Amino acid sequence: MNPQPLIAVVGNPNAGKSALFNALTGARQKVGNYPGVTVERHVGRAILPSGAPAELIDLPGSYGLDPNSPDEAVTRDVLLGRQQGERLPDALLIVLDASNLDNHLRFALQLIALGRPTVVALNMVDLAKRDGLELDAAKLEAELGVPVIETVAVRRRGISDLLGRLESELGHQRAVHGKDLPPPDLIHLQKRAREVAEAAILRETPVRRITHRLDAVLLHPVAGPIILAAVLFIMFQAVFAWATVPADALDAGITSLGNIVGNALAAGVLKSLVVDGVFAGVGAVIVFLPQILILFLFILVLEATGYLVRAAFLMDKLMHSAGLSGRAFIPLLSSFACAVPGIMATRTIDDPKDRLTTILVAPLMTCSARLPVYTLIIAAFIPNRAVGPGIGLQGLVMFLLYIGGIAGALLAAWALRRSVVKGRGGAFMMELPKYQMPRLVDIALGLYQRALIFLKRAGTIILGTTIVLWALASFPQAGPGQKQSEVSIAGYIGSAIHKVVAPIGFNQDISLALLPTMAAREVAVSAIGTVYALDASDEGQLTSLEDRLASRWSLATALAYLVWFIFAPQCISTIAVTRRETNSWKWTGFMVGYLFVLAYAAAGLTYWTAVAFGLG
Ligand SMILES: Nc1nc2c(ncn2[C@@H]2O[C@H](COP(=O)(O)OP(=O)(O)OP(=O)(O)O)[C@@H](O)[C@H]2O)c(=O)[nH]1
Ligand SMILES: [Mg+2]
Repeated sequence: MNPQPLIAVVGNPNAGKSALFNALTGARQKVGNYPGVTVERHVGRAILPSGAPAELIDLPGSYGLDPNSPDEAVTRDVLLGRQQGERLPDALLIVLDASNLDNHLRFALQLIALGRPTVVALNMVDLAKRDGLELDAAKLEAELGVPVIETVAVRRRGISDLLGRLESELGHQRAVHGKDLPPPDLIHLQKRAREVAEAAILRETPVRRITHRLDAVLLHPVAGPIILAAVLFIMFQAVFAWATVPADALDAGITSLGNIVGNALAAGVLKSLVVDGVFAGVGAVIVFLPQILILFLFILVLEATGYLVRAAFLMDKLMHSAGLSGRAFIPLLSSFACAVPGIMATRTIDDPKDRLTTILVAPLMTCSARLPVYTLIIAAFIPNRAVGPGIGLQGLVMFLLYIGGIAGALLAAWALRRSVVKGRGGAFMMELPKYQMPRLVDIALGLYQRALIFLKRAGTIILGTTIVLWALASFPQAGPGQKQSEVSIAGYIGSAIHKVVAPIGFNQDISLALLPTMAAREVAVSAIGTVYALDASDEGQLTSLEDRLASRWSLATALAYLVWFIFAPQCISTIAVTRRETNSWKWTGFMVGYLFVLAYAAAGLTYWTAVAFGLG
């Protein structure tokens, strides 16, 4: 038996644990290694006021008891006495950063609930005071039910008090009951942390006060999720409501430019390429620039204000129950722009299974390439009318499609975590930043970059695919009474694909577009634009793409196609980056396979249901 009591120094990253450890142990510190884990074990000896020695162990910083990394796993295992070669600590010394109480108290509350002899060091009080924050250690002590000592580790302030309280707490078992129990989820943990902090704060700066007042509402267990849903809802309403004028103007501009260029060219193959291929195809995609920019305006503003991290916070329980880790949030969020950077961002997830699960579901987040497809089909088939005060039906459908993607990702993660990538996700591990006003320059720059990315895609991959499709769809040329979209090479390929997708309500046009759409989802729009333009030159009539869609597709087909796009992995870049990041053709094939199966089944269910309701 080791006669020296063991005291674990524990807390969030950067709370000042090591500084405090050094102050408590002086120079007598030695460093060891845990077997198998690349984490250093720091132990040292402190002399308690009675003269008896105690062994101190400096643990890696952690955000909670659910580990997200090997470091955090070591911390948890030591605290629970599960670490091999380490005995259960006799007491905990929790280190809090006084100027970051809300964030640090979440972990502290979990630790106190362990019921071990515990002393809290309220560290960095010098920095807190400098920032105009005054705390009442006695109030904090009353709220937490364990001794709280103010310290300034780097100036050795409070060190002897700390040692005294540690010695008197050693051997005191605390009963854990009632309000000491750890709250059931992150949101309630945060609420309790807020209450404790609120009680201890005597004075704070206006900025901090505003942040705390806002969080009391925005992170409220009931109001928080409702507000988040409302924010997303307004976002999609705006995508439709605000984009109409600029999108119409852009459309008119592209059409007249197309006419000018078309008139300048002699009738023939070149004219068809330019008018039917480039203008009807790529132009059909470019008109969606305003919508994309409005969507990103919202996302950028929400991010800059500090609200997006709160959204992650609110989603934590849901993500956790689906088996996704807290770290999955940022990759999944970037996947709303594009799954490619999203999948690359999963590199921050340490656990390989966590990471794989996140990669496999990332393509389900509604990327901005789907926006043109959704918008076109919604505009053609969903009446532009209000279903309530200020609530447009079109925006509502768009909102539902996004929710469908999120729900699909959560369900898929849930199923994957119980089958092929068994396991559970780690916990949330972000600090909540202060709220701030977004800087106009940053937002403008962000929008500019988004516009550039979109236009570059239109000018390269979409233009290229459209030209290839135009060629395949133009030859051989239709004779009198024949439809170009039926006799061409593309038409034949389309007919072959049609046999497979006819049961789920897809028509010849959709079938023809399915293959080129693998290059990028927006190609669905440019491909249909080109094919209709080619047909229209035969029929000699010019109507808008939306009107043509409305006259050629049934509502059931349109709905099935929308649902198809929630799931279908129609993006070569995503498939390529999945291969690179998983380093496995097997997992890449699995992802493409399960997504296509889901897409087929969901589109089919939608179609058959719609037909049953007489919408066929
Ligand atoms: N002003 C001031 N600075 C402090 C105090 N305590 C620690 N610091 C500084 O805060 C920084 C972080 O301290 P560390 O002791 O490394 O924090 P830690 O908790 O061990 O961090 P991790 O090991 O990364 O989890 C260092 O630059 C310290 O010098 C304090 O009471 N007052
Ligand atoms: Mg440290």
